[in-house]
Amino acid sequence: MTAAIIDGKAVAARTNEETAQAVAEFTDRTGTRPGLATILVGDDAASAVYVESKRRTSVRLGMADFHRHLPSTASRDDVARLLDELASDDAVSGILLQLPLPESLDTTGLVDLIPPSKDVDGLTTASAGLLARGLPGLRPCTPLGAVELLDSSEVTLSGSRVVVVGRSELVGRPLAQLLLQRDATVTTAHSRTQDLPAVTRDADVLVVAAGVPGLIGAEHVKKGAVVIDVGIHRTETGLAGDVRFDEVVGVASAITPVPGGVGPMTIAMLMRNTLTAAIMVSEPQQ
Ligand SMILES: NC(=O)C1=CN([C@@H]2O[C@H](COP(=O)(O)OP(=O)(O)OC[C@H]3O[C@@H](n4cnc5c(N)ncnc54)[C@H](OP(=O)(O)O)[C@@H]3O)[C@@H](O)[C@H]2O)C=CC1
Ligand SMILES: Nc1nc(=O)c2c([nH]1)NC[C@@H]1CN(c3ccc(C(=O)N[C@@H](CCC(=O)O)C(=O)O)cc3)C=[N+]21
Repeated sequence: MTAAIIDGKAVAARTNEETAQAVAEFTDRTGTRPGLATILVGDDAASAVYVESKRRTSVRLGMADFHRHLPSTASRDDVARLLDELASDDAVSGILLQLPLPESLDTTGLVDLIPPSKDVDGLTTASAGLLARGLPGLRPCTPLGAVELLDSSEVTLSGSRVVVVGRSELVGRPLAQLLLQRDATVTTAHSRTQDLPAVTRDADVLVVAAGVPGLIGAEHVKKGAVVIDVGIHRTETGLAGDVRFDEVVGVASAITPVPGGVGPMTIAMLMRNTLTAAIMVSEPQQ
C-alpha cells in the first residue's frame, strides 16, 4: 500500500479562488479593499521569502499591500511605534509581524500591541485566550491550514485519536486547541515526551510540528494513519519536512508532502483571515 498524497497546493489554490471572489464582493459593497500590513524586521533570508510570498498572494487576490521593512538594529520603540501607526490606520485590516524577530526584541510584548481585531496571525495573547475559551476570534494560520487539509481529505476528527508533535505558540498548542474543538482525542507530544514512537503509533491522525528534520519514520506511524507534516527545512537537496516521507508513505493512508503540503495552506488561511478581519470591521456583529 502506498499513501494518498494530500495536495496542499491544490487545496490552497481553491481556497484562494474563493477568497478572491469574496474580496471582489467586499470591494464592490464597501468601496474599500481589505489591506494586509506585513512587517519584516532584519534581513533573515527565509523570512524575506515568506513575506514576499504573502504580499504577492494578497495583491493577486485583490487586497491592498502595506509592507514595512525595519533594519535588524530597530529598537523596541521603533517596532512599537510602527505597530501603533498600523493599528490606527483604517485602511489596514490585518497586521502580520513576521517571526522570528531579532533576539534583542521582546516578541510577546510586541505581538501583543496588535489589536485582536487585526491579529490575522492569531498570535496575540488575546487571540490565544479567545481560542482557548472557544470564543470567536482570529486563529493562527498554520493550525487552521492543517485542519483544513484534514477536512479536504474527509478525515473524521470527532472521536479520533490525534497526536500533535510540538507545543509551540505558533503551531502545536493552538492546533491542539482547534482539534479539541472538533472533538478529537488530542495528545500533545514534545521534547520531553518519553518513548515518542509509542505515543505517535497510537495516532489515527499524526501532525508533526517539531522542527527536527526527519524526526518521524515508519516506526512512529500506525498502519493506515493520516500524517500531516508541518516541518520545513532547507537542505542541500531542497526542502524537507519533519517526516521521512519515503518511509512513511508506505505505512500511512494519506500524507502531506513538503513542499506542497501545509506551507501553501498557511498563506491561504492568512488571506482568509485578512478578509474576515476586514468584514468584521465593516459589519460588526451585534
Ligand atoms: N509550513 C508552515 O506553514 C510552517 C512551518 N513551520 C515549521 O514547523 C516546524 C515547527 O515550528 P515551530 O512550532 O515554530 O517550532 P518550535 O521550535 O517553536 O517548536 C518545536 C516544538 O517541537 C518540540 N520538539 C522539538 N524536538 C522534539 C523531539 N525530538 N521530539 C518531540 N518534540 C520535539 C518542542 O518541544 P519543547 O516545547 O519541549 O521544546 C517544541 O514544542 C519548523 O520546522 C517550522 O519551520 C512553522 C510555521 C509554519
Ligand atoms: N508571524 C509569523 N507567521 C507565520 O505564519 C510564520 C512566521 N511568522 N514565521 C515562519 C513561519 C513559516 N511559515 C511558512 C509559510 C509559508 C510556507 C510555504 O509557502 N511553503 C511552501 C514552499 C515555499 C518555498 O519554496 O520556500 C511549501 O511548503 O510548499 C512555509 C512556511 C510561516 N511562518
